[in-house]
Amino acid sequence: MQSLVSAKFLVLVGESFPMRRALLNSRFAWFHSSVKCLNKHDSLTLSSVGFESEIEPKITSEENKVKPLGLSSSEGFKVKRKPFGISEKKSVRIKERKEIENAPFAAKSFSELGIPEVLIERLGKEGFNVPTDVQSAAVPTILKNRDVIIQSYTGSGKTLAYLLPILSVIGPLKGENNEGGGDGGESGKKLGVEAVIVAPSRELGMQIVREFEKILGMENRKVVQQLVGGANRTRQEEALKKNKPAIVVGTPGRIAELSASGKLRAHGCQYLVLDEVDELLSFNFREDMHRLLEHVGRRSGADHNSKAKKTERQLIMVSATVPFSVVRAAKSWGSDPLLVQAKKIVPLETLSPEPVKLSPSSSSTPSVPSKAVVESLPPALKHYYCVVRLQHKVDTLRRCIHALDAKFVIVFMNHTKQLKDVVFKLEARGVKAAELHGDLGKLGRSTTLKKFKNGEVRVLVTNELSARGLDVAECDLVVNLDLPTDSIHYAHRAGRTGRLGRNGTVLTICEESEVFVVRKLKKQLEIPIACCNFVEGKLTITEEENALRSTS
Ligand SMILES: Nc1ncnc2c1ncn2[C@@H]1O[C@H](COP(=O)(O)OP(=O)(O)OP(=O)(O)O)[C@@H](O)[C@H]1O
Repeated sequence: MQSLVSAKFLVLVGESFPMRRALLNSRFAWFHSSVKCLNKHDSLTLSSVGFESEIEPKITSEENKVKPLGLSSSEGFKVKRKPFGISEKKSVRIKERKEIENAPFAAKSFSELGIPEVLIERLGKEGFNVPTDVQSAAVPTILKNRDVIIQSYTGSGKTLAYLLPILSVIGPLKGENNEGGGDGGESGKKLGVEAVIVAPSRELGMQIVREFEKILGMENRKVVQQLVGGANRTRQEEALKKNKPAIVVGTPGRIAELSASGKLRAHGCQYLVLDEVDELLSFNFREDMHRLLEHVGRRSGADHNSKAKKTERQLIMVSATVPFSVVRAAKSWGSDPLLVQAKKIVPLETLSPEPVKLSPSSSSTPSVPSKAVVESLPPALKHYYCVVRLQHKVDTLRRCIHALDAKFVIVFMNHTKQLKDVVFKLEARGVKAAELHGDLGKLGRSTTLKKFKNGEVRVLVTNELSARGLDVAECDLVVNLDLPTDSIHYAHRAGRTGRLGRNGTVLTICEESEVFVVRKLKKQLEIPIACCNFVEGKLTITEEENALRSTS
């Protein structure tokens, strides 16, 4: 049974929202009258996701202090929140409740999501006709100007989940009622970029650009510009000046650099997207991310409480793995953010940190809370491990590729030197292989990736660089030739296969002394990882004891 959503439920804007957002809301009102929503008999409602009580945003004086990127509480800096009166609180509570009830989970077509017709046509041309579950939940929520964390398993289409609402509002395909945007000022003249997308690696940055270009069409490709590290900075600066892109996609270091030098004007930016947010909030990116979060979409010197500050950005955080540190960071940097999952939308206020388990090997090292990663694995994946001696690892890899007749294989290792050796050995055995790692130049990396994607290279031997975001739809086998450091890394590596509902196999080839790590991964990820070996060209399930006996 389906029922039409009443349009009145969907007006959300309070005075505390920036004026531009208010305009956008009314501009999308047309969509809401046609949105269909499933009732509690066949879909998720507020109560079915365990959300019975009224939602009350708890803004404590403690939360007004910004914590440092959700990592520790010792070195934050402060951002003022918008004033929040009692009557506003009440109305937001009611609106928020209705809004969560009305998310069109599992939409059957993109037209249910409220994006402009021209975008739907482009999607159709690319063969995208039905939104994925996470897109159904995220697109309308972002269009309602909500700050969000999007969490869903690898390969479930999270990129389009934020790209579509952004292109609905800015750029040449936006809805006809969306005028200007960005740093428009009174004159409506654009002064800077309107959306900044940050990704932790060049490869992922370039992949996101390609996804934008796919939808925008080549004629509009100057609307989006990549600002990744390793590429020529002067050329990027010139392109920014000449093309005045509405959207930039890049790595934290390069975006922070260009923003600090004044070449990238991002204060008036409307959207800040952090893709692979848990990685971006890690120690490696800390300084650059501080700068970005402080400056992008925050007009300098503006009174944060004044209505004149129209350019309050919308914050969108994305990852398959969302540990509580990300939730904490979103609460600090966002405005009443929601956690958007494939079939569930909840306010962050309702989430609490999981109890931290202690690892058996050390009384002081906390192990990763499992729930953060359990939901990140595509359901159709098959997981195996194989116990061999170190000197037999490459041969086992080769036998596995032949046994499964795998066509697009990604092999993960931890050290560049050993990685090169493996490529050499595979090539010597007649398997077309190539290496991909940080020591290669930008050109070398993109050439290798191209060759892998077009099938010239069958086995891509790589390191953690490719574990996140890399989207090669046909990848049918992921092999851990070296163990991942923890379950989060296992999940991201594994997620390179089985994308968007396809089948995929993950094989971990380990030595006897490493078997305990596999057991731990099984437990933390709550998945079966079957012990196997390769006999007469076939993958055969075996008892762990037998496997251990044969290697000792
Ligand atoms: N609605 C759709 N219909 C068909 N294909 C889609 C749809 N949405 C996304 N895709 C395709 O699915 C693939 C995976 O999408 P995407 O890379 O966004 O996944 P992801 O969830 O971000 O994965 P990861 O967590 O590994 O980064 C891409 O090739 C994308 O073009």
